[in-house]
Amino acid sequence: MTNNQQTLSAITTLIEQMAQIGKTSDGGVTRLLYTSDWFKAQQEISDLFQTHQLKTFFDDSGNVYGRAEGKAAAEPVILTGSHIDTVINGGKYDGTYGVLASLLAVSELLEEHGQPQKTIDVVSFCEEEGSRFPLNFWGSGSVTGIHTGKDYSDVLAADGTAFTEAKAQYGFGQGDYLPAERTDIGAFVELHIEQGAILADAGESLGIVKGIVGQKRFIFTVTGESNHAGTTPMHKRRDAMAVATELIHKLIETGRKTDVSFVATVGQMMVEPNTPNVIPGKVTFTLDVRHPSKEALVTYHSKINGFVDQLRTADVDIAVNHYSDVAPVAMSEKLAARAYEHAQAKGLKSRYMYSGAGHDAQILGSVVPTCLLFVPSKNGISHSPHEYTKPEDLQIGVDALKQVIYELAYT
Ligand SMILES: NC(=O)NC(NC(N)=O)C(=O)[O-]
Ligand SMILES: [Zn+2]
Ligand SMILES: [Zn+2]
Repeated sequence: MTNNQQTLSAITTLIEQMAQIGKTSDGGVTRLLYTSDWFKAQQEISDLFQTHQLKTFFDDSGNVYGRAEGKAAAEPVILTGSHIDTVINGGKYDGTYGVLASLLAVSELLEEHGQPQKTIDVVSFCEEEGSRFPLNFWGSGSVTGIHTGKDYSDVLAADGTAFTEAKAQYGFGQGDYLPAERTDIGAFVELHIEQGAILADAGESLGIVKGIVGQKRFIFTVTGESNHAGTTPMHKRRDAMAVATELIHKLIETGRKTDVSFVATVGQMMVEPNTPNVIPGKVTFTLDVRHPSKEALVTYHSKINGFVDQLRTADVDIAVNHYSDVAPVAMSEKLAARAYEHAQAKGLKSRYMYSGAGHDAQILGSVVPTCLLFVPSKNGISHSPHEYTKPEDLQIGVDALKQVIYELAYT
């Protein structure tokens, strides 16, 4: 029987081990899809799967699996895991904790109960964040078939790197591995840090997620003409920055006025030529908007179109690329109830809650019964080197995850 102390030390050791790959100077982690640190991390996970007696394999998108074969091999597979990629200078828990926790949970189940009834696959999704290419949820989206048959040859990173070339550099997308799309999955369970302060503020250890907000992402390209900052009078300028800032103000203010649940973020901006004494000829920026209701997002989107029509002139053009649209998704009530019963039985401080962050569980949750569990994030900080979760809470998460996987795969 594995005791809590052993699990606690195993999870903290593994998190520190993985945090060495892509470590940044201030203690954060950067692992962007199809880069050498990303590949090292997936190989390390594959090795860990193997040392924990799981059969490991990659798929053609770069997702990596560790399999515990069930007695009833024809039954749908129970999938558990999270993602290995990070944002730029992110923390060591976001995604990675879920992958490692799933590995430990399954390994302990095998030790304590032997071979499961149903096959369990632990997955380390190759990408979730959308930090390098405008393709968030690439890993789980590939598995559910969202991306099947689509042409991504013109998808570029902000630095101009072609998606298909980056992918091929590590041997993916060539048909050498199993196709990523799967139709044999029966349920998905993910454990993640909360990335907000609800649990931490309440002094609670476990969040059981009822649903995840919908999310839309856009890239706006505002194009005018570069010219001399000293000699071009204001009325003769084709200033992309002047239009971009007015548009950004409208986008953020409209989000703020919608209701308290609406969030709108302009997180990335590129200015050309990006120099003090030249009028910007081109400004490119991203917009990320989220809300629990699909209707609120659709209404907001129609307002965006209105603003663009208002601000576009013969001198300054605005192009909009709506590259990601993920609907709000409800988690399985039945699986959530199982997790809640576990928390009650263990006397854990827990609650039902909603997620404002996107998760692989959102993608899987639209096709199979899915359970998403949270442990607290210190001060609600995430996507930062300061991300932190107490070892005791990490262990509580693994234990709850183990219980849900047991219910699904052993009973
Ligand atoms: N859990 C996350 O940090 N997810 C992030 N990434 C996606 N793809 O939603 C996000 O922005 O919320
Ligand atoms: Zn994240
Ligand atoms: Zn994450």
